[in-house]
Amino acid sequence: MLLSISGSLWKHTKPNWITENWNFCRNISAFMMKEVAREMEIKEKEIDQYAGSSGEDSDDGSNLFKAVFKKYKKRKPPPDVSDVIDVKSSSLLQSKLVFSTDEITSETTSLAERLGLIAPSEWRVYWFPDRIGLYLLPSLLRKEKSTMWMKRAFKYAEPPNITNLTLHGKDVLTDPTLLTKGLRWTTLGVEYDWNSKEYPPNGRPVPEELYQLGNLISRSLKLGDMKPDATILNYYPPKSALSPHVDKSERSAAPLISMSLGQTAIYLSGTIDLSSEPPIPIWLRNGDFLIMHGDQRLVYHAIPCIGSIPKRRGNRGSMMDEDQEHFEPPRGNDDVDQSIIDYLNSSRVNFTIRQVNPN
Ligand SMILES: O=C(O)CCC(=O)C(=O)O
Ligand SMILES: [Fe+2]
Repeated sequence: MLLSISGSLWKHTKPNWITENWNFCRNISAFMMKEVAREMEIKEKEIDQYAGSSGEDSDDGSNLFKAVFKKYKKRKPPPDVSDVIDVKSSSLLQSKLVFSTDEITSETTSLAERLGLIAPSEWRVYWFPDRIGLYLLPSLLRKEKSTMWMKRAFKYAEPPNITNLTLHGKDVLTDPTLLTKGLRWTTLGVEYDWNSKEYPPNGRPVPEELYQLGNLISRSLKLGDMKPDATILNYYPPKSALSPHVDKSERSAAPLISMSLGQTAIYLSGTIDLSSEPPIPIWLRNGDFLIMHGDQRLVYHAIPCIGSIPKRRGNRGSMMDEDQEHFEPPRGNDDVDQSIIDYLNSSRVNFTIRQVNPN
């Protein structure tokens, strides 16, 4: 009571200079807060190019995808990950060998070898209930070949290729520290435009090894003679994520072939909208290949977290220390920079090989 009387007295009697200065300070602080918010928005976009792009900001409780995304993104306390599907140990999934013995040609064997893949006779494909067109081929890449592909992942980020740094006039050749600090994506071939969310009519050819990799996997799974003409590399430093999105800008019906390198991630596989059902969480590990084909090309998906999830007392489902992927320099004369090993031991890279234009 006393406070409100003195408050209203003050309102009517305070001198003009206080009001003017007060307004000035308020305007300055509003301006500064706007600037900080804008900076944060730029940073957020840099952390995650899909942030805020797919309605995941709506907070009316209907966004089931967002709730699951938030659950796994959280670190304190760490999430219970006992529901995350591990294809190799799940009893829910069906699987089969990709090739029967008589289907394996010497050409396939030598191509697989050159690309660093395990012997075709060991390729196993898993599929998911209610996800027709989603395939996972675990540990297809030989672990000792991870450094070879990681080297390429950094090489592809060099000019003239476009990365998230290009827009800021920066590149990884002039400043190699950006490889581990600011690099978030590289586009190759027909280069995706994140602003218009479109691909231009054409581009330079993709590197031969990516073409061969995409084509080999697609043919092996009998998904067609894919002619890859684009690749997006996503680089995930520790604590990074990729928000829910769909990849629907490609103009062909070819599958999307994704290869994971480095630290383990949780992959959320959703449906064509964000609200009808929660997404399925799946572990994606170093050397795993995930293929999206047919209707699965058009579903929401996301990476809420990478790396090991700290142990939580009483949470048997949590990733334990031994689940963290560990990499060593390859033996022999393969010259590998320590920064490559360090990156694999702390971060993740994902390649999605795509075909934008129809054959
Ligand atoms: O990192 C991943 O596994 C997914 C990447 C992805 O969804 C994309 O590049 O569109
Ligand atoms: Fe995607």
